Amino acid sequence: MLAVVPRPVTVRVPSKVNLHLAVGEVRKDGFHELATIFQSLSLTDDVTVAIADEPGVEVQGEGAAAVPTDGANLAWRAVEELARYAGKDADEPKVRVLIRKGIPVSGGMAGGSADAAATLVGLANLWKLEISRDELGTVAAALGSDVPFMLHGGTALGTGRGERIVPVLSRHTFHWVLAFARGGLATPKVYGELDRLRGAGEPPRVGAVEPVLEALASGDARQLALLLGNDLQAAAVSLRPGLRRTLRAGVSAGALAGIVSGSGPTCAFLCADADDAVRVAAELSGAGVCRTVRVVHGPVPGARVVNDDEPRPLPPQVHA
Ligand SMILES: C[C@](O)(CO)[C@H](O)COP(=O)(O)OP(=O)(O)OC[C@H]1O[C@@H](n2ccc(N)nc2=O)[C@H](O)[C@@H]1O
Ligand SMILES: Nc1ncnc2c1ncn2[C@@H]1O[C@H](COP(=O)(O)OP(=O)(O)OP(=O)(O)O)[C@@H](O)[C@H]1O
Repeated sequence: MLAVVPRPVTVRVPSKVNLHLAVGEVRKDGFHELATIFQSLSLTDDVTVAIADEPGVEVQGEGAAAVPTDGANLAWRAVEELARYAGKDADEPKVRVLIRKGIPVSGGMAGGSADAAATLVGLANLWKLEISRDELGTVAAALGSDVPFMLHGGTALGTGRGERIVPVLSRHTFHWVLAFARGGLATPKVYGELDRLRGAGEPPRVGAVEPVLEALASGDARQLALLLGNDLQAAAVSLRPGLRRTLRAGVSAGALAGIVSGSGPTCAFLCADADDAVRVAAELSGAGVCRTVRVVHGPVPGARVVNDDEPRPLPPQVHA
């Protein structure tokens, strides 16, 4: 009897911005205790998983040259982790992963975590695993703090080291402009810089999370803009002082507010509506303060299977 080889599965996965990122103390395991509100954005990666005789990872698109294709790729670690969980051969899973990147590498938008989450969803489908979203979430948390949210998508509160996720009521689509930087920032280095700054003085800390939740529930972009906050911003700016100019330029261009996304160096600008976002992007792209500008919106769904012929919505791109 001929074995039927399952068709490749493609998963689309969003990026994220932290609307609120409160960084607490360092724990014994080296991670910081967090209270954060994630929002998924329409800037996506596509990940295709297929059964193959030659296992491995291939990466195309935005920043592909900087992404490892060996066992260090977070998507490959997801293959190994899920194979182990499902009792498959974790030393030699016969799987090929193709990553088409739209999310900037080391940009503070959880690109690697997104690919890991997408791989888990793709493989669960390819291998026809009887596995719940909660179980996938447990495997995701073992891969990285941001991975569970990338499965989830939408708008959510993350606690613990960021891996414990509960959905947040958000009534509105928010419009953002993203400013990609030249080069990335390594997440551990940014947390380390925050520890250093806190050892030497008192860098700003974000306020309470409740008003942010209220602004999200009411869908008021202007109110939300006043409340955006990221404890890692001072550290990212300390490592990349040029980000100060980028943040100022976005607001001068008409954004309601600007923030460093996660550990940076991407800056995210909240705009009043979709038309404003296009106007801000055009002006920001001429200001010479970043590499590329994109217009996106959020929240959007987390990692989900798509038809291979479903066109990939590439956010408008403006080269600075
Ligand atoms: C900056 C954020 O993107 C905000 O959502 C995340 O906190 C980073 O999440 P991530 O990239 O999935 O991070 P992980 O792969 O879990 O950890 C990478 C490194 O970041 C630092 N890290 C991360 C999360 C956390 N709560 N505390 C930390 O100190 C640690 O040095 C850790 O070794
Ligand atoms: N699939 C992947 N895509 C991108 N980077 C990857 C991937 N796998 C491993 N990496 C490596 O992980 C590092 C961080 O990549 P990533 O793009 O996830 O950063 P980030 O978006 O700043 O992360 P976060 O926002 O979660 O802190 C880079 O050094 C990159 O080489």
